[in-house]
Amino acid sequence: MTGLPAPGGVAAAACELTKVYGEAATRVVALDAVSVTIPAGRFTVVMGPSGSGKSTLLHCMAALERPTSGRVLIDGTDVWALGERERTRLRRDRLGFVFQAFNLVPTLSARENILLPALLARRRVDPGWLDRVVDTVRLGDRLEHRPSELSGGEQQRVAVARALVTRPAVIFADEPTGNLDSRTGAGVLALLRDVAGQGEAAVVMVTHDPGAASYGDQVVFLADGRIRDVLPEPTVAGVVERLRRLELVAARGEGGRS
Ligand SMILES: Nc1ncnc2c1ncn2[C@@H]1O[C@H](COP(=O)(O)OP(=O)(O)OP(=O)(O)O)[C@@H](O)[C@H]1O
Repeated sequence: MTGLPAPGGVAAAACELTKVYGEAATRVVALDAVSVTIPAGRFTVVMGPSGSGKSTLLHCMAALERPTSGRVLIDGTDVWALGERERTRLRRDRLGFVFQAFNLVPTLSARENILLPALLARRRVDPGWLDRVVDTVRLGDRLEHRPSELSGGEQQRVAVARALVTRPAVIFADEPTGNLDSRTGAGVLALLRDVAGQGEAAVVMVTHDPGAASYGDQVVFLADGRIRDVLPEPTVAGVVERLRRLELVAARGEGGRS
């Protein structure tokens, strides 16, 4: 199993996770027996060349996409062995998501969108925490606007706030700062790091940006659907150097993927 030691416990784990798309000539092994632990209270970053399987790993671990084989454990529960209804409940109660498609409800205000998961889970939201989240993503004066009245970056900030507000056990984020200006992006990354650092939640984030990756406690590097490296306490320079090596491996076709 790859990853940091988990003195605070393991929030999530992938065990021999394999995902195959297509058949025969179109067959792609997006994940090839990936095993990784996501420690509670830590910020884990997933990086790798385009097509290396980052989003597929995130979607399988977040109980959104069924793997071809292997297991995903969230808080020790085998999520793909659950029935659909229990899996939906687990997603709602234990997981937070920030994806590129924000999936905001168009008829609700920003505030209502942020509070919707808590409402669905019948969870009380601590007003102090809500204020802090809204403040960090700088949405204070936009809370009564509907998504169509917000810019792309503002919609993304609503999606980030929505993922954090219920204090989920694991937050999955796919390029959460992709559309943000650098100041807001840094605020969001610092908030994710704080959420993990308080030992409350594990954060798993996919990014292409070495600067964003440097906020993490560990970076897991994928190439050709396999984990190639894990870098604890990443620096920008350390991440850039490893990515360069991985791009070379991918370009030479040494992944052995069929
Ligand atoms: N629904 C799908 N059907 C067929 N192939 C897919 C599907 N989704 C992903 N793939 C393939 O699986 C591989 C891994 O894709 P994935 O999106 O996980 O990579 P990624 O590392 O997130 O890439 P990027 O950085 O470009 O977003 C790629 O070869 C991709 O073309």
